[in-house]
Amino acid sequence: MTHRPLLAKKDSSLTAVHRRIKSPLPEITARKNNESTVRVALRTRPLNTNEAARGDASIFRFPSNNNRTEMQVVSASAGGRELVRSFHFDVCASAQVTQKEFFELCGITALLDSALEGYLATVFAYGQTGSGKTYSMSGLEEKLEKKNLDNRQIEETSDGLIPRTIRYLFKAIQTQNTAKYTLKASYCEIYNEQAYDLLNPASGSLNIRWNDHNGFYVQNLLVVQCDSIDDIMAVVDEGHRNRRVGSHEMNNDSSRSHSILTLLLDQEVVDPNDGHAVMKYGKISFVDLAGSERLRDTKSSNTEETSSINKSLMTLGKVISALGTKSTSQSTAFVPYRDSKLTKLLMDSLGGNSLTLMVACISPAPCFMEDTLSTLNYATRAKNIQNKPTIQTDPKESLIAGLRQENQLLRSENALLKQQLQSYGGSTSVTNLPGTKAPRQLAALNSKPSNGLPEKPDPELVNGVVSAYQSQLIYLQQENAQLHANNGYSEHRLANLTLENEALQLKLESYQKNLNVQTTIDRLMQENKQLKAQLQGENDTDILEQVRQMNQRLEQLQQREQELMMALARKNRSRD
Ligand SMILES: Nc1ncnc2c1ncn2[C@@H]1O[C@H](COP(=O)(O)OP(=O)(O)OP(=O)(O)O)[C@@H](O)[C@H]1O
Repeated sequence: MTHRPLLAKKDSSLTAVHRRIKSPLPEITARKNNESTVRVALRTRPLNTNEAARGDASIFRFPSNNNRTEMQVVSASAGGRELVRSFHFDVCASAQVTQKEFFELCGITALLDSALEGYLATVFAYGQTGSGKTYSMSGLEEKLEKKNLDNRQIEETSDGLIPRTIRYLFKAIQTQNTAKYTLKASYCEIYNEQAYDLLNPASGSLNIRWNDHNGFYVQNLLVVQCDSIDDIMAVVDEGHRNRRVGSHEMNNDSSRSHSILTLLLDQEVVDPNDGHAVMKYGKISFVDLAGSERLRDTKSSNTEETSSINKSLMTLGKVISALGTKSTSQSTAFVPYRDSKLTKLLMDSLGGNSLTLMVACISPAPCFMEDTLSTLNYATRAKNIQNKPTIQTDPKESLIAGLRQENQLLRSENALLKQQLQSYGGSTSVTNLPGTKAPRQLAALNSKPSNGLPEKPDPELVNGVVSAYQSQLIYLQQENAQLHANNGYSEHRLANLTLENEALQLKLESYQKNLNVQTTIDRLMQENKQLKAQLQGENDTDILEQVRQMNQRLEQLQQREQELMMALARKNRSRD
């Protein structure tokens, strides 16, 4: 018989709690590996009527791979031979891909799900003028042109990523019941290196400011709360109408500014265990860039406008190049975010803490080969850019959530230690913790959703809650230390008892061995006795038999003697 010491059965769930306490607070601040590269979805438009009329043929080929991740640019060399360059992106959508299919293919729904969880997300459309950026992002021009069709039909065919996103978000918000969302929107544009509010054009040019919590932001931007799909669609239509557009040789409705539509998803999640509310601030931005253009091609009369568009796009190109090189070579290249307002506002989206999707738009006509290759090269660099997405919470709230989580873990660990102590038969009472109050449930910090930037809760209330949690934490840590000490003493006693137990066990085993020998002797003696008795029994039978045989023999002899005597008598009588 072998004996397994009790100490080997130590509670594994306790070790798990320990491990969790020592790790940072992953749920609250960041994703598992905390890194995500910019996702690139390439999209090409069909040849337009002018291009088709002059007999242009598309320069793109899409090898029929099921994943739609490769595309080729084909050009004819001087010798009449084809030159083919292949490009690979997360998605390569040909001109046949519909608006609905593009929404499903490009990966935007994963970004939206993350924004609903409290992450920052950005979708930006990049490409030369007339390549299909606004069509992909909103599709609103098409919608306006198709007023004679019924609404459902227009939505199906024309709606770009923005209206589909709005429907997706509302559906997701309505079908869940774990969080309370407030959706708000702002819409601004950067025109000639100045920021303007598209929902409040009268406010004039706005400043771009920076603070620790929000990074770069447009000051005094109007933020509108939207309670329904219609509300938010109205906001988008209004902003879209106020955008600066112009007509030039290459696009009748050319965007002359970079526009940024931001949807803010304030989320209040209540912890079912303790009823505490935590705020998360998800955000998704749609950036529709003005197209790069050459004055010679567009024949635009506004040279200041064109050169300002090109200047900011050039800075964006430099930022993408620097970040793309940085992540492949691990160098510390300087990233010129501050060189333009556009790149300041895109700082989070490129190399920052946002999840980002780049929609790279290209035109199929051979005359745009140079611009197309330039877009494809920037898109190739952009897909190397590494971002570090993080869930957006108020720093004080994160601190409180962290303290709460640690309190919770200490409580569970203490409960487990007490349970273990009870099973050892030790004392679970912890007394005389100096200078701290026993833990009690704290009221939730009431920070109501705000307009735009997270509203600051009353600092005194926040400080009060933080210090209450901190004193709870100190109490629980002291209780934990004492329970660990009690537990250590119990374990020590248990170890001694185990040794004693083992010694007794050995004694018992040797005693049992002796006992076994005695039993064998007893059994043998018993057998011996039985055998003797048996032997005795067998002898008696023998003698009896012999006696019986002898008696028989005796009887026979007596009978013979009698016969002889009678024969003798008869003989005597006859002689007489
Ligand atoms: N995938 C597509 N399918 C059908 N038509 C398209 C597609 N992409 C773009 N178009 C059409 O091409 C034209 C130019 O598109 P759009 O205005 O979106 O270009 P843009 O890149 O936004 O240009 P700009 O930079 O000058 O604003 C529009 O008439 C649009 O309807």
